[in-house]
Amino acid sequence: MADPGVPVGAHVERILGSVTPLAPVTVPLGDAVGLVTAADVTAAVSLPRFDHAAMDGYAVRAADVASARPGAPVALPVAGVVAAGDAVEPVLAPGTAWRIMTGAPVPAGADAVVPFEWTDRGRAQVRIDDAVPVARHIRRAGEDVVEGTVAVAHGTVLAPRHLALLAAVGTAAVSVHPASRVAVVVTGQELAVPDTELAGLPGHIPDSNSVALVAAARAAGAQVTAYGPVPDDTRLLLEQLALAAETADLVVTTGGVSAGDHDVVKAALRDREGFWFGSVAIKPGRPQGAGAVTASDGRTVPVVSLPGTPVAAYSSFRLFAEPALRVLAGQRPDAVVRAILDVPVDVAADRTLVLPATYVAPGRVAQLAGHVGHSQRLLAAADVLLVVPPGDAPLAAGAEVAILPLGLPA
Ligand SMILES: Nc1nc2c(c(=O)[nH]1)N[C@H]1C(S)=C(S)[C@@H](COP(=O)(O)OP(=O)(O)OC[C@H]3O[C@@H](n4cnc5c(N)ncnc54)[C@H](O)[C@@H]3O)O[C@H]1N2
Ligand code: MOO
Repeated sequence: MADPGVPVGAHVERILGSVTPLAPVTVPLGDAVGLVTAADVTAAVSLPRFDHAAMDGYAVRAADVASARPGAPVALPVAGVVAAGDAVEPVLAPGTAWRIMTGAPVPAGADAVVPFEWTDRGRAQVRIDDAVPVARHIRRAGEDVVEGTVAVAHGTVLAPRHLALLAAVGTAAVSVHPASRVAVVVTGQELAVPDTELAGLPGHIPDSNSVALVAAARAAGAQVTAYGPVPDDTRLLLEQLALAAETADLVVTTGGVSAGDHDVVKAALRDREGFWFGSVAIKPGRPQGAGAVTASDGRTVPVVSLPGTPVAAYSSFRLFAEPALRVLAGQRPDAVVRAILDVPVDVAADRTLVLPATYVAPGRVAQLAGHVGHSQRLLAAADVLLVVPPGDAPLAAGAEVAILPLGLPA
C-alpha cells in the first residue's frame, strides 16, 4: 500500500519552519511598489496640509453674503487674488472677498468659497448671487490625515495608491522588507535549454520548468536567478546548490525527488540534517522535499524541492514555495482565495486534488473537461486551479472551494 503522504498544510508548515521575514531596509517611494511596510508610517504633514479652496471662486465670510439671493445679490470689494502654489498666508478683512483658485490657501478669516458660477467674476468688486453655508468648498487641514497619525499601517503591500498617500503626507522613503532573491535550480539530464536544436538529441526535451518558475517567482515579487539544467550528478548538484544559496533567500529545485535511479536531488540531500523527502497527500505533486542549507555568511537558506513533472512543479510552487516567499516579504503566509463551483467535482478520500478550471461567471468556476492529470495545455487554458481537500463525497455545485488564481497580479 502506497504511503498516503503528509497533509498539504503540514508540508507548508515544515517549509515555513526555516523561513523568517527579511531584515527591513529603507527605500525611496519610487522603489517600494509591491514591497511590504516593516513598520507603521506616520504622517509628517497633515493632508490637506492647510485649509484650501475646493473650487475656483471667491473666499468670503458666509455671514457677509447670508442675505444674497438670486435677484438680490450682495457686492463685495475684492481684496486680492490667491492661486495654488502662492507662498502667501492671506488674511480676509470682514466685508471683503479674495479671488481664489482651487488648491490655494483659504485666507484667514474666510469660512466659505463661492464658486465663479454664482458670481459676475468681478476683479475689483464681485457680485455674489446666492448665500453659501459656512465651510462650503473648503477642504480643511487634516480632514483626511492628521499629522503624526498612522497613514499606512505595518504589513501593507504597497500599491500605487499607498505610495501616493505616503508622498502626500510628506514621506520620501519607507521601511520595507526587501524583495526576496530566489534561485531556481532545475535538474534532469534530459533537459535542453529552450532554443536547443533537438533533432540530434534523442531522449531530450525542452526545459519548461525554468521558464515557468522563474516567471512565477518574478510574478510573486522576487528577484530570480536560474541555475541548470543540472545533470543527474550529486556532486554537480551540490556545487550548484551551494552557489545558488550564496545570493538567494530561497532555493527552489525541480526534479529528482521521486524513486528513480537518477533522482539526484533526493540522493544528494536526503541524509543531510534538516532535510525531508517523502510524499505529500496531493495530486499532482506527491513527491516533495524540503530543508535548508547554510550560506558561507552563515545565513540559513531554505530549500524547497519540487517534483519535475511540469504541472506538478508549477502547482507545487504556488502551494509550497509562495507561502515562504510571502513570509520572507513580511506578509502572512496564506492568501486564500475562494470561488463557487458551477458544477460538481470529484474528491479523493486520502489526498488533495489540484484541478484546472475556468471562470464561467464572476466568482463561479468549472473544472476543465478532459483533465488528464499532467496536461500543460489545460494548465495554460485554465483561469484558476481548484484546490480540493480530501473528502468522502463529491463537492456539489454551489459549494465553496479554495482556488489558486492563475492570472498576473493586477
Ligand atoms: N516508482 C515511482 N516513480 C514515480 C513516483 C513514485 O512515487 N514512484 N512518483 C511519480 C510522480 S507522482 C511524480 S510527480 C514524478 C516526480 O519525479 P521527479 O521529481 O523525480 O522528477 P523527474 O523524474 O526528474 O521528472 C519527472 C518528469 O518531468 C519531466 N521534467 C523534469 N524536469 C523538467 C523540466 N525542467 N522541464 C520539463 N519537463 C521536466 C521529466 O522529463 C519527467 O518526464 O515521479 C513519478 N515517478
Ligand atoms: O504527484 Mo505526480 O502526480 O505525477 O505530480
